[in-house]
Amino acid sequence: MSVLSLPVATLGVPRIGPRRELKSALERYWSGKIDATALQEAATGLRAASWACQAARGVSVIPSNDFSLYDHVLDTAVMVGAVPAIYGWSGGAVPLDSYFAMARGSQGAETSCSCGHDASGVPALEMTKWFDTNYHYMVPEFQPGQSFSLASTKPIDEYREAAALGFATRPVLLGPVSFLKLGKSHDASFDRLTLLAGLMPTYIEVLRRLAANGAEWVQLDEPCLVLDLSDAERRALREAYGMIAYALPKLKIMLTSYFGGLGGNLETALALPVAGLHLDLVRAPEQLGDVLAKAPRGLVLSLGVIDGRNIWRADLDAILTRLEPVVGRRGADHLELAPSCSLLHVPVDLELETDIDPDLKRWLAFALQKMGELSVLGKALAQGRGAVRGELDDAAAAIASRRSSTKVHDAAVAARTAAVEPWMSWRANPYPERQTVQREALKLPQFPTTTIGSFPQTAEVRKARAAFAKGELGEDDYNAFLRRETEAAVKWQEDIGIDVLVHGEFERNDMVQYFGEQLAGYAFTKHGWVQSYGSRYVRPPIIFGDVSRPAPMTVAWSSFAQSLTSRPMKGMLTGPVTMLQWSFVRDDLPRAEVCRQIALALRDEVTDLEAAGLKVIQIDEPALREGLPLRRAEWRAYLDWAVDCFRLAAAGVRDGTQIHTHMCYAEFNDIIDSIGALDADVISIETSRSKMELLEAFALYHYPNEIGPGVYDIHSPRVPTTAEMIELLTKAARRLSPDQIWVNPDCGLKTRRWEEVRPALVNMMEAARQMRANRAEAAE
Ligand SMILES: CN1c2c(nc(N)[nH]c2=O)NC[C@@H]1CNc1ccc(C(=O)N[C@@H](CCC(=O)N[C@@H](CCC(=O)N[C@@H](CCC(=O)O)C(=O)O)C(=O)O)C(=O)O)cc1
Ligand SMILES: N[C@@H](CCS)C(=O)O
Ligand SMILES: [Zn+2]
Repeated sequence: MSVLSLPVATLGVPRIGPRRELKSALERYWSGKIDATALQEAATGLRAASWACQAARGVSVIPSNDFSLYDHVLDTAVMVGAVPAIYGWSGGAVPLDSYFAMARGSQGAETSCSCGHDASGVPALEMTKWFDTNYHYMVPEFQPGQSFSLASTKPIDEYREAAALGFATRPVLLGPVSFLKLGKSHDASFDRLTLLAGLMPTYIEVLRRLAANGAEWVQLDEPCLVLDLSDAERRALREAYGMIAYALPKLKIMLTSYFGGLGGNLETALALPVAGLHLDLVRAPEQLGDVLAKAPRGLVLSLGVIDGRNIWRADLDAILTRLEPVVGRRGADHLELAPSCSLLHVPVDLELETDIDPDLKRWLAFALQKMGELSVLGKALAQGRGAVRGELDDAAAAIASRRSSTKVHDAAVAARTAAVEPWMSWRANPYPERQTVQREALKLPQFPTTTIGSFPQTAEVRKARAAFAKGELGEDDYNAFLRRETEAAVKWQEDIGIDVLVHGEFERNDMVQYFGEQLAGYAFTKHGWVQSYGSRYVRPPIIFGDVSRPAPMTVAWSSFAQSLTSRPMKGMLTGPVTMLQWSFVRDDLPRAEVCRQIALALRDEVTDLEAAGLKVIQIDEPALREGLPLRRAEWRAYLDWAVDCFRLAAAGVRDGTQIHTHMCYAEFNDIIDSIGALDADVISIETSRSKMELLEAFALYHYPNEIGPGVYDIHSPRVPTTAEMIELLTKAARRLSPDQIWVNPDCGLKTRRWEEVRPALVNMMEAARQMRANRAEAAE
């Protein structure tokens, strides 16, 4: 019997809804405007719409349990009852508010203890980056002897919910080995894999119930398969999947790897007793040959050929040319088509973009369009290209037009990057000489104080910007509003005595999008939201062509802010690596080359800020670490070009201009030499949650320049006390020279409210004053 299409899977789709419906439902629930039933109804509606939409777009292997109210790793922790004691769960189903307390913390009384959480409130679980994406997951906590039990039937409930609507889905679970590996334990020496044997019965119970309800296949995500795994980790994979196969011999497991190739883990993956294996053939196309040669005959291969991490329309003809021989060799009944990874990381629907340049729009594919591409490929591989001739011709014409478009290529940019010379990445003099000049120019006290850039993006600020975007507020009125906000922020900083001021970033929608909107070669969307964490989303700009800076981007706001004060004002820029990492990047040029173009555009901005009188300029690079390749062997090459691009952006200034950089969400131990090589005069980092542990790397490295270790955890609504901040600064002063230390929060304050920021920064100023007084006393 001839088939009409190869099976087409999505592996997972965006949860947020085409119009951010999940965000509004969550925020309304958190603010008490709707109850839990209404929140769950909104979620049910989103799931139903998503299943129907996938079916309509030709997806035949539809996932369930890919939806999450907040985060799928948190869902997994709750599913197996990995709920730390502070959340007060004592068995049974984990209540919704405990789930949200794990996600966001819960607000307690005003009084607080020195251990970092409110008297009756609880802190959130730690949050960290999901592999090399801009998605953040909640870090599960594990401890020796921990036991697990079924504490949420979400996967089964959602499977049944879909079935009731007529969709026979393939449920998705985060695999047990990746789950343990992604977690943390307070005792760093504890081997979390020792918990595997205790964890597996709960996983097996979930799988058993899914099977009992009719699931034929289950997708188990083991993204750890693309990392450098130890022998013990490979053994854990064998044990886990051996136990599943033994307990449920009839249940078919689709084991998914994504974000890279299996590399040295290929043999392990192929030896596991699973019915299917998903391969990321976008990041690692070269692995296909090896897999085809070694895979057992009956193994279903899921071919991840459509890019789940980027928004470019695929070259369908080229993919077919690669896949047709594979179908011939392996047979259509043992193949599936899929995106390289879940579609969680791309926006929902390109059709909502009505204002985007029509040429560019033709080159793009968001989640829904990618489903369409997979469906065309599925038909072409089953019935021949002729069955989808029109769609293939259209795709080919779009690819050809992108390749030859004058919008993409700018000879002046190419010439400028080609002319970059090594000396351009070097400041005129080494740091000790610059430090002398800067100290003379800035005359800052010991333990100088500053903040990271943004002040609260209040509802009023967002409303004004939305009204301006809709044309309901004129440009003059919008600018007058922003000037008033900036003036108030500058005046308040002066009042509380901050040494190096910021303008507050009120004019910015997002630290990347704001610059993307002003750079040539970049495009931006209206509805292209992607989940960053929980209910916080970003609209990554699209780098489609050679990048250049048609006009200064921040000089007007920074000079205006500087004109309001005699204290130094920090110019505030997003660095080249972060601009690259948090954008959708063109795939027709090496990333290093695109980054160099951005660095040159920023270099002009830096020197313009200097010429406009800004003596301190911060170039944020929070995504520098996130950009690290997942395999260690590739780190060096990345770090070399990433560091060089930062230096290229920064090094055009005179010795007396102080360059700051800022990084949050980062461990530094294994990249400290590269952090040092950035040669920023001052670096501010996130250290408050780790109680200054992250400073250890700087101390061991004898980091020579100045450092602002964060003393205020900006992810929490809690106001830190002066005493706590002094404790942190005292710890820092033991590890570093007190002359090196700046006093600042962990990160920008855009997500906080003024009611929290004001007292917190007043306390921070008092902490700095006391540190100075203690030093003066000690010197006497
Ligand atoms: C530092 N972080 C960032 C990351 N990535 C970025 N690209 N940017 C970052 O800052 N990655 C790591 C972390 C992740 N952290 C965050 C923190 C906060 C957010 C966040 O707050 N996102 C906002 C959206 C921000 C934005 O683009 N705002 C726009 C549009 C605002 C909006 O929705 N307007 C409404 C109307 C509002 C009204 O009428 O009141 C509308 O358009 O409908 C703006 O301010 O103009 C979020 O809401 O999720 C993200 C990542
Ligand atoms: N300057 C930015 C950095 C965030 S990582 C801010 O303050 O929001
Ligand atoms: Zn930050």
